[in-house]
Amino acid sequence: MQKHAIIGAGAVGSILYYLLKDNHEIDIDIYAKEVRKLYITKNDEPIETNKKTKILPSKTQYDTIYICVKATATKTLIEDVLNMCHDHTNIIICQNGISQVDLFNHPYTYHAVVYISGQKKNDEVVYFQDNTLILPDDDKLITLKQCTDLSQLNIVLDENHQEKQWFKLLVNLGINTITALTKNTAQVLEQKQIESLTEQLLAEGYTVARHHGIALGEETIEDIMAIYKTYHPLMGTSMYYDVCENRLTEFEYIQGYIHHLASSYQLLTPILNTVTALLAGYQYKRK
Ligand SMILES: NC(=O)C1=CN([C@@H]2O[C@H](COP(=O)(O)OP(=O)(O)OC[C@H]3O[C@@H](n4cnc5c(N)ncnc54)[C@H](OP(=O)(O)O)[C@@H]3O)[C@@H](O)[C@H]2O)C=CC1
Ligand SMILES: O=C(CO)[C@H](O)[C@H](O)COP(=O)(O)O
Repeated sequence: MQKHAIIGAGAVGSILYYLLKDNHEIDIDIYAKEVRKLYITKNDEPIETNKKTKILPSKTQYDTIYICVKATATKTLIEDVLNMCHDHTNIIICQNGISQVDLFNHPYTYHAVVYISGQKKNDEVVYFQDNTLILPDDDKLITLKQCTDLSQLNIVLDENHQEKQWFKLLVNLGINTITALTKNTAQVLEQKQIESLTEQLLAEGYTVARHHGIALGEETIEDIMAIYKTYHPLMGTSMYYDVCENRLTEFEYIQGYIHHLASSYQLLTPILNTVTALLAGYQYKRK
């Protein structure tokens, strides 16, 4: 029996629990800020989980720990997470944006490229679509993959993990920026002006990636625009939900990071500069 911990019972954490729960070879604990029951719905149907969350700190040690808090909250958890590790624990950081692996002084720490879509509103999580985590093709992760293959979670071990990370970074650069700044869901891409703006933003992000030595294929922008077409028109993004709820966003880990690289390579990225300034302005003096 494997022991897994999910830290953060928000959208991604709760959905991860749902995807793993029917595998009886895994014993799962899920940690939230308070003790409460998980409540998840999919296609307007409630998903039965009698799972109760736990709270940190914990003295239990786990074989795998999934970090499912926002990138902005990672630093506050490091000590608690390290205290829950044994020598061979895998720490899987399930976040968007630039990897925070280096924050953890633990050898088996990995950044997962997350293709899961959901929203936490109050204590309810709505599961929209997708069930995949892409991880590096590392022998250490084979047991985890074999064990999760018996569940609904799809773990992919990919030898081109860095490219996959950047591809997802660009996916989020486009859709998260556009949904957050228009305060509209994926349907906003049906508008031609917005579609064109998104393509131009992606083109700038693609140029930054190439200058940074990331070997993304020439069809990247087309592929990303095709992914957006698979989104339900009413699907939002984590950044959209954040601005709708007046919360701080993860822009520094997505747009801010790419913007920083563009500046350091002295690239001309007018749209990226504009959207990054607007997102920075959104949270200026906001708590
Ligand atoms: N939502 C999505 O569809 C996707 C999100 N992502 C990425 O996944 C990451 C998580 O996003 P998402 O699930 O949407 O975020 P949510 O805000 O829904 O969930 C984060 C959860 O972490 C909890 N939390 C924060 N600090 C602690 C703590 N100290 N102890 C326990 N729990 C804590 C929050 O509690 P509280 O609610 O009380 O604040 C919240 O429930 C982000 O990096 C996001 O960009 C990636 C792909 C898809
Ligand atoms: O990849 C996804 C779904 O497969 C994401 O949900 C999508 O890219 C929107 O962004 P966020 O991760 O911020 O919700």
